[in-house]
Amino acid sequence: MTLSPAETGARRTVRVDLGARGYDIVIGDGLISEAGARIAALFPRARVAIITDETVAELHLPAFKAALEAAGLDHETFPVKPGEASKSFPIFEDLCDRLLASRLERGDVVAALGGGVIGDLAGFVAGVVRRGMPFVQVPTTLLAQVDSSVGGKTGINTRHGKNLVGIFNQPALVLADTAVLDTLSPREFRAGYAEVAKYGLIDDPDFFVWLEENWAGIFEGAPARIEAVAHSCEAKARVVAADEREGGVRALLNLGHTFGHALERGVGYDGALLVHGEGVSIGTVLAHRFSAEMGLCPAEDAERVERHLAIVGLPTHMSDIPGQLPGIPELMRYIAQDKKVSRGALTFILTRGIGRSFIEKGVDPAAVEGFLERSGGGV
Ligand SMILES: NC(=O)c1ccc[n+]([C@@H]2O[C@H](COP(=O)([O-])OP(=O)(O)OC[C@H]3O[C@@H](n4cnc5c(N)ncnc54)[C@H](O)[C@@H]3O)[C@@H](O)[C@H]2O)c1
Ligand SMILES: O=C(O)C(=O)C[C@@H](O)[C@H](O)[C@H](O)COP(=O)(O)O
Ligand SMILES: [Zn+2]
Repeated sequence: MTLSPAETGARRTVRVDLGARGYDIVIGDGLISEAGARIAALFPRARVAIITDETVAELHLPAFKAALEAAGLDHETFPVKPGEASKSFPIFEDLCDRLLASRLERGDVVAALGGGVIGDLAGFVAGVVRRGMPFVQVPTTLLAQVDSSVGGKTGINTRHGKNLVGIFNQPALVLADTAVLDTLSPREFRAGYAEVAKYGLIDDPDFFVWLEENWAGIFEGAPARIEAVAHSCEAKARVVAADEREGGVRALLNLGHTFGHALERGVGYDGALLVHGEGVSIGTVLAHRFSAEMGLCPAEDAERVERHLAIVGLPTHMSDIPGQLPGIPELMRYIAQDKKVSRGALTFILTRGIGRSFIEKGVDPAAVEGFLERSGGGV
């Protein structure tokens, strides 16, 4: 496979082409030190509301603040607790309240410094406080750098299911400092890798082969890591530019998510049991096995996907989740809340093989239920 050539210098830039709302994703080691200058270039003299979590604040906030100060940007920090539980109504309300209590104005800027939880939450807050403030994404997890910081899906979870309240709200800029991934736990790095593999499995079999050969290098660092982040962002930027609000092809980015989201809701969004990328890993294997069971996809391809995700250390079966899952009727209720449901019918991302995913509308719930039973769910 030919990956796009590195740009001169240590920075890669991917453009999300959405006309007047288009933006750059800048990728590279040490980028946080340039964050102030890059934000000031777009928002001169703005005050920066930094939304972050306490873990990221401890590790990377000093460098981010120093960069803002060097560019003459005033700032205020709004920390939340780390973890999926922060993508909730109470934390959303509290953050809106804290921003309104500060001196921030509509022309100031929100910076989401953290993983996907922070990006989704901060993007939602930025989209509604004072009817909308601009925001920039400064993703600090692999998952956020390759996926959640790009494309403008923002929101929170509810007791009915994942991401069920939110808005499409594109950032003005994404700054992905790949060096900050050095402090990420191996478990969280692996979780992000599930979304990297997803791009290969959707429509890029050469990328999947490259991942099979290079995954260890991505875990080690540059240059494979930067290559994987940039390639993933290029893939996501293409899909988002073609279908910003998921009227069609964007649904492919949901490969593995119908099962995965139901499992995340099933464990009560408890990251000790299952984090998003792990749910995606299990969900992706299930989507391939479900496709194979229906005769759509060669069984060897499903096995190959499972083998690869397992080799990097990701969970691939529902039985890999510690603790007890809810029963299948409850999982089916969460699946029925999936945002791809149309006129009451389930939509799944299924596959004809590696890199040959497609959108299947009107999937029979009884077939899904039977498949989950045979796959050991809800026991
Ligand atoms: N909007 C989208 O398009 C989209 C796409 C994919 C996922 N998501 C959402 O993203 C969320 C998952 O994101 P995530 O996996 O980044 O989880 P996360 O934001 O919870 O981060 C994972 C953990 O890593 C810690 N962390 C973050 N950066 C760190 C660093 N550099 N060093 C050390 N620790 C660090 C965090 O404190 C947290 O404990 C889910 O809510 C999911 O639904 C959204
Ligand atoms: O950007 C998208 O579109 C995606 O589906 C990316 C997913 O990885 C991500 O988890 C997203 O938040 C899921 O979207 P949802 O609409 O199913 O909540
Ligand atoms: Zn995802």
